[in-house]
Amino acid sequence: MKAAHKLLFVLCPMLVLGFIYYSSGKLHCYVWGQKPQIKTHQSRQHFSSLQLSNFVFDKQGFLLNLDTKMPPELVYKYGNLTEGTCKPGYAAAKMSAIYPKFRKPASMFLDRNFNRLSKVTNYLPPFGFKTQERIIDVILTATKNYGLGPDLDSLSCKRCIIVGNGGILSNKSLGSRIDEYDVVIRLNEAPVSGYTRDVGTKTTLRITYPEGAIQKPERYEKDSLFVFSAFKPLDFKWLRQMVFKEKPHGVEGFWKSVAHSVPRKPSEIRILNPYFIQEAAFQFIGLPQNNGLMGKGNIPTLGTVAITMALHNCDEVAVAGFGYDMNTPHAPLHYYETVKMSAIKESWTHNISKEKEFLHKLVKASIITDLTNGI
Ligand SMILES: CC(=O)N[C@H]1[C@H]([C@H](O)[C@H](O)CO)O[C@](OP(=O)(O)OC[C@H]2O[C@@H](n3ccc(N)nc3=O)[C@H](O)[C@@H]2O)(C(=O)O)C[C@@H]1O
Ligand SMILES: CC(=O)N[C@@H]1[C@@H](O)[C@H](O[C@@H]2O[C@H](CO)[C@H](O)[C@H](O)[C@H]2O)[C@@H](CO)O[C@H]1O
Repeated sequence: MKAAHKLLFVLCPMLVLGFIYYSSGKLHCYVWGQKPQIKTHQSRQHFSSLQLSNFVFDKQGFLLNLDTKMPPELVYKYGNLTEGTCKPGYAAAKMSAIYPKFRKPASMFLDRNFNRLSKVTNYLPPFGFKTQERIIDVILTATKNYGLGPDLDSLSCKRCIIVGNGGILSNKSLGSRIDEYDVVIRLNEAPVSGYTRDVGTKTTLRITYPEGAIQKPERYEKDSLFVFSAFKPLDFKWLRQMVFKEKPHGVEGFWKSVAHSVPRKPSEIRILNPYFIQEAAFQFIGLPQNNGLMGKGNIPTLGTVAITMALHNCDEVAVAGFGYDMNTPHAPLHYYETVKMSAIKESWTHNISKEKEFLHKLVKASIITDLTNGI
């Protein structure tokens, strides 16, 4: 009996100590939904493999393990919604879960209070609007409208799709699925007419810049917004001429021929918030800052800029027609012409592989749905 007592006397404290040791180890594990400690790749040797896979972030600030289960609060919020119901705040909530620095508020377009947008006031185009304040004010005074329009602005849950111009869209008959989205975003001169079976019929907005804009007036879709994305000061001059229906002059400074008129009323024209170019380039993709100036390989493609905008302004985000596949250099680059994929190699402004890494994170973490699986 005495021996049994002694044994218990020794065993009990050992069990208690063991329990404390075990719990303290557990407490260090990152549990979904708790604010994670930000550790970068470099400090990985300090962590066990379990911890590593759960709360280490890459250089850009994205969670390394994108397969981790949904945080419990998201499961609670969205888990019981029936398939097909629009999930309010879904894309931004998932984005914050893998990228804790993400802050949702960032308006789609510039409005008359644009000078208050602190993140863009100190950057020159394309990352901000410094030096262009006066001309922007003149343009916005004429356009008078700064949102999507009353119907879309009042929707409690918006589903957006960005239709990229990639050849991968051909022969997939996705047109009717694309048309189901509340907001259909198209880019540059990508045509609708003649391709509706694959790309749909609806265009809510078309984002472009002078060299990318549709040149034939008859090819502009009715009821769509012309959304202007500026890359250089000259672009704003061109936009002012388009808004005020003036004959364009000074067009020699463009790198390609540009449209001479945009058959849209001023009220159908918007200026894209340049914050999305800045955030995509410097924060999401990690392109070189180059002192805040446009330079070699530091411009995101327009499609990625549009996706960035949608993460801030849409509840659910889908894409189609995205993918630069360098393994098929002879495949068509676009769904509407015969230029080959290899042509993108000549681009000095974009870094296609780094950009793809970013887009892939969004797909892997189911923040965006890729209808054509090209990312
Ligand atoms: C020669 C050149 O500069 N080409 C650029 C063209 C060109 O300026 C316009 O077509 C107007 O002529 O524009 C770009 O892009 P582009 O107009 O080709 O395509 C729009 C967006 O779709 C996505 N895309 C396109 C093709 C493809 N195979 N995979 C894709 O993922 C991209 O996200 C792309 O942004 C641009 O503005 O971004 C990017 C291209 O680099
Ligand atoms: C300073 C200047 O005009 N640079 C031009 C680039 O903007 C332009 O890149 C193009 O710039 C566009 C904006 O204007 C888009 O970002 C497009 O994706 C990108 O390819 C290239 C095209 O080959 O030509 C240079 O002279």
